[in-house]
Amino acid sequence: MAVKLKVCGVTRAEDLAACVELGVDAVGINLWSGSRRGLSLTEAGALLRAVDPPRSLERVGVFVEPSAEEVRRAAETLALDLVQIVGAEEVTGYGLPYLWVVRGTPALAELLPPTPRPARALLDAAVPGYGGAGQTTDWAWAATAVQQLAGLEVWLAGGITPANAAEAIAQVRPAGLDVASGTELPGARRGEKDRAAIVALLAACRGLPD
Ligand SMILES: O=C(O)c1ccccc1NCC(=O)[C@H](O)[C@H](O)COP(=O)(O)O
Repeated sequence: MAVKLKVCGVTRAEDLAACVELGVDAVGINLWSGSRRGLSLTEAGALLRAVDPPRSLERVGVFVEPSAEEVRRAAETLALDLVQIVGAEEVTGYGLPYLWVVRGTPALAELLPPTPRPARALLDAAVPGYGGAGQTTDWAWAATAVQQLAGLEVWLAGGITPANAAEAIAQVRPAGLDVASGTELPGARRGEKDRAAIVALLAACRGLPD
């Protein structure tokens, strides 16, 4: 089964256009000013208008400790499909379809989807700065979590690169991979993406040789 790919923290029109052209499944638009991939709402709107991606490319808004108003305004302005909220007590999307972020490796006995039910779960590493640090989570734990959360679409994030994506898929069996650092060349200052890395990640997701 094909595994989906989300390219997280797209900041440039050429990178968003490449995601469309290559058949990436989802993009993350980071709206947190504390991230080097962060865009203001105005910048994010301009990016989407410049490319006008088809609705088949899922738009995920990434937020850190946002207010309800901030989330609702961004969802409306950017026509987001899903919201991804990190670092807040309220992570359930303020009434919008949301992606439930599980950071680190909480006790599996306590790993229960919140209410209202999320559109999907994202297993990510617990890192300072909330995400996007290129650090892997515990894949053995994640494999068990995927089985335990059967019935919910579970994606894997954290330190996935073209070099380890196939192994991550084989070990964890996620529905999708969510990648920020691994879509960039070392030294990318503002989330600039590397087309070759996206091609290689897609090949791993689709089970093709690179
Ligand atoms: O990417 C960021 O800078 C970021 C900052 C704050 C919160 C979330 C962030 N990214 C969210 C993602 O979904 C990333 O894809 C995920 O954390 C994995 O990142 P990476 O390990 O760099 O691939």
